[in-house]
Amino acid sequence: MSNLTTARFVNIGERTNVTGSARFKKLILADDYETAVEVARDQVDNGAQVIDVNMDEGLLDAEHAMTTFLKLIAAEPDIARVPVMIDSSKWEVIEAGLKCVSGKPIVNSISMKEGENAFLEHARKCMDYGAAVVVMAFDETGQADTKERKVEICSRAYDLLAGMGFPPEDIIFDPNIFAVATGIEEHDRYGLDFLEAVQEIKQRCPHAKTSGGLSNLSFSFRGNETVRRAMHSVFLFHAIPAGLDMAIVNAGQLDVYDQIDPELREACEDVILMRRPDATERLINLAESYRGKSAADEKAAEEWRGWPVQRRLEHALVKGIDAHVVDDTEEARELVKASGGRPIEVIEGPLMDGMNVVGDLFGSGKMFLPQVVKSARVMKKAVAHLIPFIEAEKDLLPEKERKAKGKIVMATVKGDVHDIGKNIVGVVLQCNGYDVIDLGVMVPWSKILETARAEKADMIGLSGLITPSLDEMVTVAEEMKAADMDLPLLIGGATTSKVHTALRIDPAYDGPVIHVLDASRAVGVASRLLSDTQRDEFVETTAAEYVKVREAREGKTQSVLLSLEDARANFFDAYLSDKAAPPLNPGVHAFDDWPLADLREYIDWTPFFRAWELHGTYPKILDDEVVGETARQLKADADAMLDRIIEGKWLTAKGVAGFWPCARDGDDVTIHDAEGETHTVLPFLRQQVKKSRDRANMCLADFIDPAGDWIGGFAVGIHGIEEHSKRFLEDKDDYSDILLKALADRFAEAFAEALHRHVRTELWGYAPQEQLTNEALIKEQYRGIRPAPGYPACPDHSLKPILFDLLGVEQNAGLELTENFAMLPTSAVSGFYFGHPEAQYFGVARIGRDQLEDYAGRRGVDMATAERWLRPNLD
Ligand SMILES: C[S@@+](CC[C@H](N)C(=O)[O-])C[C@H]1O[C@@H](n2cnc3c(N)ncnc32)[C@H](O)[C@@H]1O
Repeated sequence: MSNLTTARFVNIGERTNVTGSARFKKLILADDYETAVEVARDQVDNGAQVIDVNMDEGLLDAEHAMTTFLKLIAAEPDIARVPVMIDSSKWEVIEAGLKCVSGKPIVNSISMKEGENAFLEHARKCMDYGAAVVVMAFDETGQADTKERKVEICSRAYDLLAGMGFPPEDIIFDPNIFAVATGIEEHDRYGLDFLEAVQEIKQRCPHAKTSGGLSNLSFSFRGNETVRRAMHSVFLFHAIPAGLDMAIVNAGQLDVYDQIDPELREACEDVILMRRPDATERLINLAESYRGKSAADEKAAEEWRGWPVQRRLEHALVKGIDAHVVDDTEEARELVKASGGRPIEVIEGPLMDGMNVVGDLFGSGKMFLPQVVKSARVMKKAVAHLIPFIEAEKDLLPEKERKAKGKIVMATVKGDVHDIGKNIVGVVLQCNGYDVIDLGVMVPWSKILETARAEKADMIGLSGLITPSLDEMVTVAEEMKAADMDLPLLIGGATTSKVHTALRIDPAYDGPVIHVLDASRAVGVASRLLSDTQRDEFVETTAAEYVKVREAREGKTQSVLLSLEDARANFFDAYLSDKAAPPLNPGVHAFDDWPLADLREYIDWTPFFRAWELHGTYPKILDDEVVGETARQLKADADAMLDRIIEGKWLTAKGVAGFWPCARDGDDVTIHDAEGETHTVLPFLRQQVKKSRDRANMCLADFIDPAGDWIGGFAVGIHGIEEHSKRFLEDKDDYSDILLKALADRFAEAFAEALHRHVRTELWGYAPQEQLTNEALIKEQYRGIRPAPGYPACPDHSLKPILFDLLGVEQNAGLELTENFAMLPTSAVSGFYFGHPEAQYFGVARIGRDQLEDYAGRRGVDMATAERWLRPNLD
């Protein structure tokens, strides 16, 4: 275990505590006492000399749970050999527990919180049961936090107990270990105060013992096991010589003091002993580099290498470890060969078995996308190793190929370039035994249909992120119908929805059309579509659901629209004298290589986790009970890749921002040259839905002064991904490929954030004093907005070419537009800058025919084109 524990130091197991262990709590709530007893056994096996049992949970009958559990462990000789600490804040629970312990129990805890009388009464009962007591340093005024209070309360309690004849050797003082390195200055002394208090209490109270709950100490580093272990070990290293007799600690999770990374050890020591003013900051910085690494994992990692090869393969697949997979696959192949088998049997046997375990765990919500994608990487590497052997033996094989469950052709539709979601779905399907033919991005309908036919595919899957892709999907459906196809058509991607699928795509095609909400549903949908027994019912129910959606839509009373004229009369009357002063640096500014290390600081991580279908807000998600572990691992992988991207300069961030003099003219913003001549018109759309009370029908132009004002624009993009993506794919490493793409997207958004800040504080300069944390930036707590074409306030993607011309984006930032106005490279963001303090985001929502006609006129396009551009706002 550890060189920390001396012969007389006692460590108290903490895992049988529902308040401290999520796993134990789950077991007890599920009435699984059998497994819960195993938790106690593990603790004892790991060296716990006392076990602390706590059942204080609102959903539990704590008395019942305590007595049930204590009776069970009393019947297990190898657990019952260590004393039990009955831990509860409720005296009834303690008393119930005392009644069913046979050896010498320890009561955790009593205190003077409710005054001396209650304290003495409880102490007397403990004495009657022959129990030792933990006395918390807590009195009528509260918990002791300074050294003086700790010593004062413990001395007073000692004298009271001595006065009633309580054996002093049965008194254990807990002078409260509090969290250090919290960033709050008053907490800096907590470690040192505890150590000094222990020393003094031991002198003042002969024969009494001292104890403490260690896990509190490192509370600020939740989720960072390595740092927590190091802090605990360092703390004990100093506390035991100071006189600490015992501590509640996870006995299996202490490090040997001498073996802790010296840099980390010193940083922990600096914090605990308060050796330098910047100790907390230094430990926090250092801690980042240990996130997600756990010494226990490393130890477990060595163990599994000794297992038989089938089990090793399964373990590698489930854990997503690719380090040894080629060697192990080769070993399995040789084993199979020695018994006269063929290489394909390695796939059909151990590899598929392992993937089935992965599939089951994923299906039952015990594994999450990032892990599944890692498993797929392992599988692909194993299969790649076997392919040459399988091919070499081909003529020996009967006409039997790999038994795929089905074949699916997937594509991001024409005009769209986004593929993270599609790639994730592809990987998930592959690792569930489907053949996936991925046609990539910007794929025209003709190629999709041709491939499906030539490959005898079982279904087609379409993906898209921007709104024009919805129309492209309708086109694919229409063409499939024209070609008399009847393959199922799967629809997915961020802008797609069940409603759109039901209203627009389903009626365009006679075969089954299924909207797949997210990657985790893809396997279920595919397997039902290919199942002899489930297919018909599934197709019928889905079709019936879509009919219902259509009927509901028909019957729905639509929101009332104002005429365009009335909507305009109800414009947002901004307080125009508050408009931003002219920019300090008008004109166009290009940035051809914004430092990535700077952008890293601006990353908003929440959408990154969402891309991997882990839902929750960062950083809270790292401690989430269900997905926390996966999220931490994913974040550690992302951080490691960010280091490589930045050090290796894999990517280049290019961007451009500009500011132009302008004026509002109705719903247009006109941009002028130096002579005041209009050279560009930005046509915006106005809300027409009738508003309640005095709310305005907004249009972005409302934030601009008709008498003269300024507007800005920007475009940023992340270049250079292709080379690295190609390398990952050649290496069968979809996980790293998807990770890289997701990080490039993060860099693009971070760049938009960093540039906007630079604009507010310097280039435009209307908020030179602004000082906001990244959290505040993410919450958009600054003045001004940067609405993006394609988003609700300016839903028409076709504004992008106008913006791109103004900024000279192709030249200045190297970005291009597809025919449907998607930006290339994919990780890119563009938008307008409005500086007015009242400028805000809103959604244009549904507009009327009158506005459509007006807009077509303002844009100089025919109605069909305007309809295509504004389709999402017309339904
Ligand atoms: C999509 S999020 C991106 C920022 C987020 N922190 C991230 O890293 O992903 C917010 C951006 O979307 C755009 N946006 C959001 N709501 C909008 C609206 N109603 N109209 C126009 N643009 C909007 C703006 O460009 C805004 O800065």
